[in-house]
Order: sequence, then C-alpha cells, then structure tokens
Amino acid sequence: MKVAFPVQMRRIDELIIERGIPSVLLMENASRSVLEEVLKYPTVKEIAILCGGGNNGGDGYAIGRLLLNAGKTVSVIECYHPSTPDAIFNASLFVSFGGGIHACEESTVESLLSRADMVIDSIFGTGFHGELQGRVAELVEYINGLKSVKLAVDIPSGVSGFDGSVRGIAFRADKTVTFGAGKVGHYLYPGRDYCGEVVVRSEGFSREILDRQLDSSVIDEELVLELLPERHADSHKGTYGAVLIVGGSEIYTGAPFLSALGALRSGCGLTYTYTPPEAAAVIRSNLPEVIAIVGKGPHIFRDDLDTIVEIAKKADSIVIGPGIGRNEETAETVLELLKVFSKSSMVLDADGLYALSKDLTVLSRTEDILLTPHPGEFRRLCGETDLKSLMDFCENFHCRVILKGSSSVLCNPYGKLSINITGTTGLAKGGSGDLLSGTIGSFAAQTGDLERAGILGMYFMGKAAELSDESDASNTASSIGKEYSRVFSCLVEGARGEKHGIGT
Ligand SMILES: NC(=O)C1=CN([C@@H]2O[C@H](COP(=O)(O)OP(=O)(O)OC[C@H]3O[C@@H](n4cnc5c(N)ncnc54)[C@H](OP(=O)(O)O)[C@@H]3O)[C@@H](O)[C@H]2O)[C@@H](O)CC1
Ligand SMILES: Nc1ncnc2c1ncn2[C@@H]1O[C@H](COP(=O)(O)OP(=O)(O)O)[C@@H](O)[C@H]1O
Ligand SMILES: [K+]
Repeated sequence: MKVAFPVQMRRIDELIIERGIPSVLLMENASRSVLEEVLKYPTVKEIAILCGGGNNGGDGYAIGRLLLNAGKTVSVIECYHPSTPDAIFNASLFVSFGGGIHACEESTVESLLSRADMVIDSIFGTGFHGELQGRVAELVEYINGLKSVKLAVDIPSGVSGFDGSVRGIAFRADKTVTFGAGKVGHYLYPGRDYCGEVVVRSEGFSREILDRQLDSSVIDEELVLELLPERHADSHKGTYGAVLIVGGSEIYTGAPFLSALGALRSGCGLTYTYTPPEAAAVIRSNLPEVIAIVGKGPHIFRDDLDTIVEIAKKADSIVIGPGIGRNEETAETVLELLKVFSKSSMVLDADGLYALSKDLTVLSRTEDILLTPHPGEFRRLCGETDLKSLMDFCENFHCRVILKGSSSVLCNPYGKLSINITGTTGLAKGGSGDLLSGTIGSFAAQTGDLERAGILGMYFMGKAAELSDESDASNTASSIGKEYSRVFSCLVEGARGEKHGIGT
C-alpha cells in the first residue's frame, strides 16, 4: 500500500485541482467519507468537533454540516479562526445550516466535550509542525482522558505526518480517517500509537496521480505476493541461491544459528556458515542441513579471510555480523571483508555494524549493501535516529538501511521507504535481529535484489510472530523462525483468494 509524505500529498491535491476539480469539492468528498465512518457508530448522537484554521479545520466544519443534516447534535469548538478560503466557506455554511460555534477559551467547553458521545479532531492535518500549545494542548489532554469515541480527521493533531514524531501532547484517536493515501507518520511510532485504526478513503483522488507521485509503501500482503520468488516444480537447490553467513564468537554461539535458521526456513537452496568452532557446534547439532564451516580461532580473525573469500565464491549473498563480537582484530577483519566483497550482495548486521562505525568510508566502495541496525547501532553510525537523518544517511552513503523497531523502515538511497508494520512483542527479545538478517540474506540469494529481500524479510519475521501459537511473552526467535511455513501458507491462500475474487 502506497504512503505519502505531507509534501507529496499537497502536490497530489494541487495536481487534482489543476485537472479541474475545485478544492472545495475535494474537501466535500473527504468530509463525506468521514461522515460515513461516523455513522458506523449508531449509538453516537452528540458530537463535538474541534476545528483549526486551515483546511483540516475546513473539513471539520463540512463534517459538522453533514452530521447536522443527518440529524446529529453537533457543536464546533473553534481552536483557531478559519483562515483558508475553503475553511472560511465551510465555516459559514455550517452556521447557515444552524450549527453552533464555541470559542475554545469558553469555560463551558469542557462540559460540552464531556457530554459528547464522540469527539472529532479537525485541528491540524498535514500542515502541522512543532508542538500543540496553550489552550489547545490543554483541551487535547482533557479529551484524551474522556471515555467517548475519538476520531481524528486525516491525522491526529500533534502527530507529524512526516515521521510520526510527537512533541509534547497529541490527540489519541480510536480511529483516524485519512484521505488519498496513508501518511508516513501514521505507521511510525510514536504516531502509530495515537492513530488507532487507520482508514484510508480515496474517493475523488485519481489512482493514476497517486501511483505516479508516490513510491514509498507500507508492506502488505499484496506487495509481498508481488515480490515473493516463485518456486517451480522443475527446480533444484541451485535454483534458490546460496547464502553465506559469517559471524559467531566465543560468547555469541547462538546468533549464527538463528541467522541460518531464518535462511533455511525462508527458502534458500544452500546455507553456508563460517563461524568459530563453538558456534559451528550449535549449528551442526541443531541444523544438519547447514554447511557449517569451522573457523580457526575463538573469533573471526585475519587468518580466516582467505577461507571466507573462497567459500563466498559459491554464495549469491553474504551476511556478516550475527554474534561476531567486538574484538579489535575481528572489526578490522570485517572492514577487510567489506572491501574484498565490494561487488557482492551483502547484509551487514549486529557487531558487523560496530566494525563499520570505525570506518564509514568503506561504504563508498560497496556497491550492493544493506545495513540492518537497531536504533542504538544506527546512532553509532549516524549520531541520530530520526527519519530525516536516516534518509540523509542513505543518500550520502548511497546505501540501503533497515532501521529496526516496533515499526521498521527500509530506506534506499533515493528516499523511498518500505515500512514494516507486522510483528509482535514476541520479537522484543535477543535473537530476533539474527533471525532477520539470515532471512534477508536468503531472499537476497533467491532474488538477487537486496531491497526486495529486505521487504520480504521484515514482513516474514513479523508475520511469523503474529501467526505463532506461542504467547508473545514466551515466544523466541527460534520458535518464530519455525513459523515461516505458516507465512508461506497464508500467502498462498491469500493469492488463491485473490484469483477467485475472494476479497480481504
Ligand atoms: N484540497 C486539499 O488540499 C484537501 C485538504 N484536505 C485537508 O486539508 C488538510 C491540510 O490543510 P492545510 O494545509 O491547510 O494544513 P492544516 O493541517 O489544516 O493546518 C495548517 C495551519 O496550521 C498552522 N500550524 C501548523 N502547526 C501549528 C502549530 N504547532 N501551532 C499553531 N499553528 C500551527 C499553519 O501555520 P503555518 O504553517 O502557516 O505557520 C497553518 O495555518 C489535510 O490534512 C486535510 O485534512 C482535505 O480537505 C482533502 C482536500
Ligand atoms: N514490539 C515489536 N514489534 C514488532 N517487531 C519488533 C518488536 N520488537 C522488536 N522487533 C523486531 O525484532 C528485531 C530485533 O532486532 P535486534 O534489536 O537487532 O535484536 P537482537 O540483536 O537482540 O537480535 C527487529 O527486527 C525488530 O524490528
Ligand atoms: K486532525
């Protein structure tokens, strides 16, 4: 599903208006779709709408009029004077249809809000920046404490549509009705938490314009089905690629095993690992299908380089880092490997990223690399962890990065985002990152495309956690890896449903 940055949404609105649809009609369409969503709550009779001065406020006045005409009791609380032509127009229409407007400073506003069955937030939409302040912040905080249904128009006020960040207070919605396309900020935390259910309504928007203007996506089943490598009856292990996982150390003996598990379970033809002896022993006893090659010492050292280079000749993709540790010579060896494999398809994870932080310039030589840091690891590389910094980093170093979290974002050098929203807190446990890097390496070996692999890997691991029978608290990366089979089955069922016209 495509998603938009606020600036892209503004451009889409402009293009539609240039084609001849008046902006006030776009506002009417948007407001009608909100009306329909409100009417899905049959017990809601009395509604309070907070309106800002921009077009989001304009939507609020139009929604108010439509609700009045539908027989509801409606009060508008004016947070800012209407300032755009469409907001001014709709505010006057609201009044001419008998609507009542209260200034937000009025002392009766709180009791009016507490009486309402539903509160609609039409204060700020995609034009919001900064922080809610003063009386508006006070009212939003008050509303967040009420039991009534809370609905946000386009995006909850206080949430940045650009990156989901929240400074101070924001409206906490049960449902957010958004227009044309979801906004990036709906799907990234903390914003994701404030949106409740996100309903995308695209009436009046041109599919052609949306498709042409937007390249970023939230990863959904449709996209995954498009990207999933096909499996043919007439095939053999060579058809599905080979991955080499380099990692492990004296203390981290399980990480390469989890990575190899991800690789095997996601369909790779051959999985090689190169690890110190202790880690190889774990792999050999748990995953006999893996070709576990044993390193020379307790860590990956320079002495191992030649053998790794030799094995890598058989691999279509290389994962470096799971459990590799922070020994200084190991870090130097990792940097050396990055140089030697500059033309290979590589996933760099965990302490492989620690090694990279010692010399970021090696990135200028690598042609096809995906980094998979969690926020702590990304801070070490970049100094910041916000979305803009991630996008700048990928552009400056011409690389792909997955910034992992409860929502994860894959960013490419051209600013295209792929946002993953699958997953559970069952993944918030050591080992998940290792499972992910092996899964991505496997899809890279199968498809020859790291971006595609990253999208598939994130979705698979998250979906497997969702489908697992284990409770979130007791789930483990090794159990989740074994659930990949269910993800494949679900996708096959979904594809069959689509083919036979069974809607989801
Ligand atoms: N055809 C269309 O375009 C359609 C648009 N639609 C609707 O329009 C919405 C976008 O409207 P919009 O661009 O007018 O922005 P909106 O969010 O209402 O606010 C802008 C105002 O708020 C101000 N402001 C910002 N932050 C602030 C702060 N912290 N504290 C105080 N003030 C602050 C800001 O000030 P400024 O940035 O100028 O400093 C400006 O005055 C969109 O979300 C959707 O709901 C739909 O009807 C579909 C068709
Ligand atoms: N609450 C959550 N919801 C969804 N995914 C999560 C959640 N917590 C963690 N994850 C995922 O689990 C993985 C954890 O990776 P990482 O922090 O590197 O762990 P480790 O290095 O301990 O294996 C990431 O892919 C992250 O997106
Ligand atoms: K809003």
